[in-house]
Amino acid sequence: MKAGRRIGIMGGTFDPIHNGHLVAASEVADRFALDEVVFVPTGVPWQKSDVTVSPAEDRYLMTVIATASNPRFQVSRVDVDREGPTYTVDTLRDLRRAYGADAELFFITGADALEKILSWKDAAQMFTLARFVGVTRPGFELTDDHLPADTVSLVEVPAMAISSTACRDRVAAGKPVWYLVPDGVVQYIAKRGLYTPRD
Ligand SMILES: Nc1ncnc2c1ncn2[C@@H]1O[C@H](COP(=O)(O)OP(=O)(O)OP(=O)(O)O)[C@@H](O)[C@H]1O
Ligand SMILES: O=C(O)c1ccc[n+]([C@@H]2O[C@H](COP(=O)([O-])O)[C@@H](O)[C@H]2O)c1
Repeated sequence: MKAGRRIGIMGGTFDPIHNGHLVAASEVADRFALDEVVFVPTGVPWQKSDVTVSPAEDRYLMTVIATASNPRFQVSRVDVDREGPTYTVDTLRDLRRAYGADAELFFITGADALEKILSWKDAAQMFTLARFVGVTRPGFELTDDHLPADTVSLVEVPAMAISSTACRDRVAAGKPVWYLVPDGVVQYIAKRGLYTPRD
């Protein structure tokens, strides 16, 4: 693996990955002159234990399909392959090992995730392992008032009023998700029958 590079990390459940995730990653990559952005699908997203989450392999494959056309976008299996609940503190340790001590890591979160970040496991330690970048998301206020000074950088990204929940609901209702998610992801959802209620 390469060392000394500027690496963005876009963690998410990606059930499914949508254009809001991709635009956020692209914008932060441009803003911070990142060499690459690694998308990291969660294994077991413990703060989503109240919702049914698709199998990790489906979410991983959709992420691969969605990012395949961008040479600077990569996908990591570190969270999918780790046993137990997914904690970002573990993600960052694993990626630090993979990219080397010289790499600069930038963990990207939307405004909604940033709101709850102090509830994440070992949050104080986590902040020492990477720089954090909070991005705007329609419907949420982007603020770092609840965080220690200089913990995160806040970045405005093009507003994409898309959520995975809305994509799942649209598929379940027989509505299209073309142009909300990449074309290959539309086709993967249909091929695997994801989000379609079964009798
Ligand atoms: N439209 C968006 N604009 C900016 N950031 C986003 C957007 N959608 C998701 N994100 C961010 O991407 C990361 C991963 O999000 P996640 O995979 O949970 O998608 P989601 O759309 O929030 O899913 P769900 O609706 O299932 O909760 C989080 O940091 C989240 O804040
Ligand atoms: O570390 C934690 O405790 C933690 C708690 C909730 C979410 N996260 C991370 O935040 C990212 C977005 O998660 P989610 O659940 O909004 O899809 C993803 O990388 C998760 O692993 C991390």
